[in-house]
Amino acid sequence: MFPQSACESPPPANEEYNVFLPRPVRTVERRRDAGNCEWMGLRREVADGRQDNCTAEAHESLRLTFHDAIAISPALEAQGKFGGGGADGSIAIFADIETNFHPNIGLDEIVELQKPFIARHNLSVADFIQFAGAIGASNCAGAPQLAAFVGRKDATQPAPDGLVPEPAIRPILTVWLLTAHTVAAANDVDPTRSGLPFDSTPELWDTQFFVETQLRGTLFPGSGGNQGEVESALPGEIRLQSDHTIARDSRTACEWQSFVGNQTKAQQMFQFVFHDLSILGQDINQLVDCTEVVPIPAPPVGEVHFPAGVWLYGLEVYT
Ligand code: HEM
Ligand SMILES: [Ca+2]
Repeated sequence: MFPQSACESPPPANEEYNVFLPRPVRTVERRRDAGNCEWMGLRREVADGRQDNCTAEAHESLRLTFHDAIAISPALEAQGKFGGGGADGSIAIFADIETNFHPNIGLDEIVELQKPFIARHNLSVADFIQFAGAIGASNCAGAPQLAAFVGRKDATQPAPDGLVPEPAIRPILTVWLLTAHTVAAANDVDPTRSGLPFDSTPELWDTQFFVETQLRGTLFPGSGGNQGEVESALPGEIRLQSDHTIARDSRTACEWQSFVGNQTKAQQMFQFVFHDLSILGQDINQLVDCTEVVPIPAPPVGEVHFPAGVWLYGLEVYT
């Protein structure tokens, strides 16, 4: 049903693909210490009454994990400069500085919302941010169970500007990470509209995002002409220039298409990259794995589909 013809031949056997594909969920030896997971109370506080409730706050908490963790640059360190501490909570600890970086626009709100939770609990800020993202995702039907480590060291200085998103990320990895945009909306890209989703099911961790970003863009849902935005295929849906380009770039298009209808892949690959992302800059041997306290969400509702009445390659597709 979904066109994959350009991708039928196996990917080139270069390092890029060999390193990452196919890759099951990582099974590292994990330190387990039930005593250290007593902050299950926190899980109940954050999650209770909000199960299956994939809200804007859940989305924003997930986005925050990325913007804290990705700000780490081995290249800067190699030049003898501070390159950021990765998943070290700096985005909240130094919120006055980091939420003013352009890619972090709008994150000041979720940082504010999380503050009282952080104050009430005995977790580092860095741990809380990643934990809240894992719990946020677990409120979305179809999401994978994301890693929850405890014991991160908090930042003592802010990350430098210019690291989000990290340009050195491998192209394939970027596709896996962008699965998160299946439960996402933009509040600040179009100044005239907020809450514009990236796919028609922002409350479900499904593969609709990978279908809809491939359709020909024909409209702006709001004002249009905004930096970082291109035309989307559906009314009320916004498309990021970056998602549009990565869906089409020859280095990533096949990987993008391979997610369509592959719910297992959409869960496993994100679970894998989130694990690594969430401990960037930290020593995994110093952390305790409390993933077991993260709820496993229900499967997504419905099947992947072409939106009704969409024109594809000159044919109108009905669902
Ligand atoms: C190429 C890298 C990426 C770019 C350029 C990008 C860009 C954006 C932009 C512009 C927004 C809209 C923000 C707003 O206006 O409110 C957004 C939202 C979001 N992003 Fe990304 N993103 C990237 C990678 C990621 C990754 C790796 C994650 C994984 C955690 C992620 C998770 C989210 C989520 C969950 C939202 C929705 C937030 C909400 O609904 O308020 N993004 N992203
Ligand atoms: Ca979705």
